[in-house]
Amino acid sequence: MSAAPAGGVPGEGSPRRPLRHAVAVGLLSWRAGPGLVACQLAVTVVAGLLPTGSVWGTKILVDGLTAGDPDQAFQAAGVLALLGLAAGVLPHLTRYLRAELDRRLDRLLQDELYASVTGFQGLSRFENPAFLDRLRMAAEATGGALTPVTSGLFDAARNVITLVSLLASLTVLSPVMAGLVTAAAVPALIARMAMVRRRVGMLAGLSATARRQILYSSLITDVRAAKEVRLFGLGGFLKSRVLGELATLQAGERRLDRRESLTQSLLALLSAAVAGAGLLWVVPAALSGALTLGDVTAFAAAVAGTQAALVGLVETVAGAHHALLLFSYHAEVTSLPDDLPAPHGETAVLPALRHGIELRDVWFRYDDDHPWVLRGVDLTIPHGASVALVGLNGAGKSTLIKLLCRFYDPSRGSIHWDGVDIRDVPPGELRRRMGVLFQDYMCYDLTAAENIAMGEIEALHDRSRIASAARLAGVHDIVRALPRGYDTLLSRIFFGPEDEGDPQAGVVLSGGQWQRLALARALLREGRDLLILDEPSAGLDARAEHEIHTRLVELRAGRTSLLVSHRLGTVRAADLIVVVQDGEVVERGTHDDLMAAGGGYAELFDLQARDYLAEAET
Ligand SMILES: Nc1ncnc2c1ncn2[C@@H]1O[C@H](COP(=O)(O)OP(=O)(O)OP(=O)(O)O)[C@@H](O)[C@H]1O
Repeated sequence: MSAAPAGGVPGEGSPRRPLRHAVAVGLLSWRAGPGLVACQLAVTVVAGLLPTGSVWGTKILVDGLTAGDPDQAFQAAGVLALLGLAAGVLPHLTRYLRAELDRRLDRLLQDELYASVTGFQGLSRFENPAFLDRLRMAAEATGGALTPVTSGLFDAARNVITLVSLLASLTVLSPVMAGLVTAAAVPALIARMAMVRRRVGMLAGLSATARRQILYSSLITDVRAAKEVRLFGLGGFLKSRVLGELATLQAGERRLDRRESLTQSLLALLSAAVAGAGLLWVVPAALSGALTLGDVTAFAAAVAGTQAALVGLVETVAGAHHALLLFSYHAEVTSLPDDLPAPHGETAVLPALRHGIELRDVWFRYDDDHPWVLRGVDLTIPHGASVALVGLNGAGKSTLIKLLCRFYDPSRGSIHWDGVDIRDVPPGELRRRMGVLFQDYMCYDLTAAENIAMGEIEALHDRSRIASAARLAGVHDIVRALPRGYDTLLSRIFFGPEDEGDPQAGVVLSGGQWQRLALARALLREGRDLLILDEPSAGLDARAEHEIHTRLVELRAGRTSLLVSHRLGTVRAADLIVVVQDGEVVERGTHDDLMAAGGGYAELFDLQARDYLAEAET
C-alpha cells in the first residue's frame, strides 16, 4: 500500500452540479435557522405579489376615476397605500433576516470545514497542491461568500412569484403580449448563463496565475522573507512579478467585460423592441375603445414589471453561480473521508508499552513517483531504552519518526507496538502515548504558558506543571524574566498603536529560546510511553546544549526514547545507536561497539571530535 499520493482528492472536473449544490445550501440554511428561513419565505411570498397587487390597484383606481366612481377610487387608493407601506417595510425586515441567517450559516460552514480538516489524521493531503488549492477555495465559501446563494434563493422565489402573477395578469389583457415578453426573456437567460459559465471558466483557467500572484505578493509582505528580500534587493523583481500576473488576470477580465457589455446592450435592445411593439398594439386598441385607460396603465406596468422580474431572475441566478462554485469546493472537502485507511478488522486496544516498538521491513516513499526514502528498515526500540538515530542529511530519520507517529502508513512492511500493528489503532490513541519534539516545531503567537501548554491542552491552567516542564527544558528562568512572565505574549503580531512603547505588549524570542520552549512542550507530556526528540539542541549555544543534554540523559534513563541528532557527542550515552544511510540501517550498537567497529559512525565521530579538539588547541 502506498502513501496516498493524491491525498484522496477527486478530479478537477468535480466542482459542478450547481442545482444540487443550491439545494444543499438551502438545506444547510434550514439547519442553520429554520425559523429565519420560514419568516423569509413568508416575506418573500408577500414581496413577490406586491408588483401585481399595485398593477391591479392602479388599474382599478384609474378605472374608478374615469368612471366617476369615488368608492372604487378610494378603496383602490387605500389598498395602494397599504401596498406602499409593505413595500417600504419589507426590505428592512428582509435585510435583517438575511444578515442573521448568513451569520448562522457561516458558523455552520466554518464548523463543518474545520471539523473535516482537523479530522484528517495523516499529512499527505497537506502536502498535495491540488488539495491545498481546494481547501483555499473551500475557505473562501465562508465569511458571507454564500450570501448571493442564500439571498438568491429567496430573490429567485420572489421574482418567480412576481413573474407568474404578472404574466397571468398580462395574459388576461393580451395573451400574445404575454407570450412575446416571455419569449424575449429566453435569449436573455441563455446569454446570461453562457456569460457566467465563461466567467467561471476564465477564473478556473487563470487559477494558477491567481495563485502565483498571491504567492509573490505574500513574499513582499511576509516578515520571514523580509530579510532576504531586502538584502538581495528582491523588492522590484517581486513587484514586477505581482504586476505581471495581475495584468494577465485583468486582460482576461477585460475581454469578458467587453463581450458582456455588447451582449447586454443587444438584449436591452430586444426588451425595448418588445415593449415598443406592445405599445403599438395597445394605443390603437385603447383609441378604438377595446381597452379602458386602466387597462392601458395596467398593461404598461405589467410589461415593465415582467421584464424587470425576468432581468432580476437572470441576474440572481448568475450571481449565485459563482458562490455555488465556491460552495462546491466546501462540499467536496467536507465530504472527504479520512486520509488514513480505517483498520480492517476490529479496532485494537493499544496496551501500555511493555516490550517495545518494532519496525518490520519498513519501506516508504512519499509518492509513487518519488524514490524510496526508507528501504526495508528492521528496527526494535526496546521498552525503557534510549535509542539514538544518526545519519547524514536526507538519510530518512525524520521520515521514520513521522511513520512512528503514523502521519503516513508504510508503503510496505509494518510497525508494531508491543505486537499490535499501529494501523489497527486509532491514530489519536497512538499519539496520546507519545511526547514529540519535531525538527520543525511550531512557534505559536500565544503567551509563553500557552506555547508550552499546546503540548497537552488539558494542562493549560496548571501553572505548576507548565513551570516544571519549562524547568526541565531550561527555559523557566528565561520565561520568568519576561515582562509578564508566563503570561507574556510571544508575538508582536497583535501589536497595535495603543501598545507603542509598552514592552509588555509582546516580545520576540531568539531561535534557541524558542527551541527550549518547544522542548518544554514535548516534556509537558511526562509519563508517556515514548519520547521522541528530533534535533532538540540544534539551535542552542554550547553551554545550553551541554546543560540540556545532561538533563535529557537523566530524563531518558529508564524511559523509552528516540533521539535524532547530528551532534554525535550528545548521543554517545544512548543504550542503542542506529546509523541510517540512504533509508537503510547500516550500523547499530552502543557507542563503544560502533567505535570499535570503526565504520561510518566512528568516522563521523572522529571527524567531529577532531574539529572540537582543533578548536580547543587554537
Ligand atoms: N513531505 C515530503 N515529500 C516528499 N519528499 C520528502 C518529504 N519529506 C522528506 N522528503 C524526502 O525524504 C528524504 C528523507 O528526508 P528526511 O527529512 O527524513 O531526512 P533526515 O534524515 O531527517 O534529514 P536531516 O538530517 O536533513 O533532517 C529526503 O530526500 C527528502 O527530500
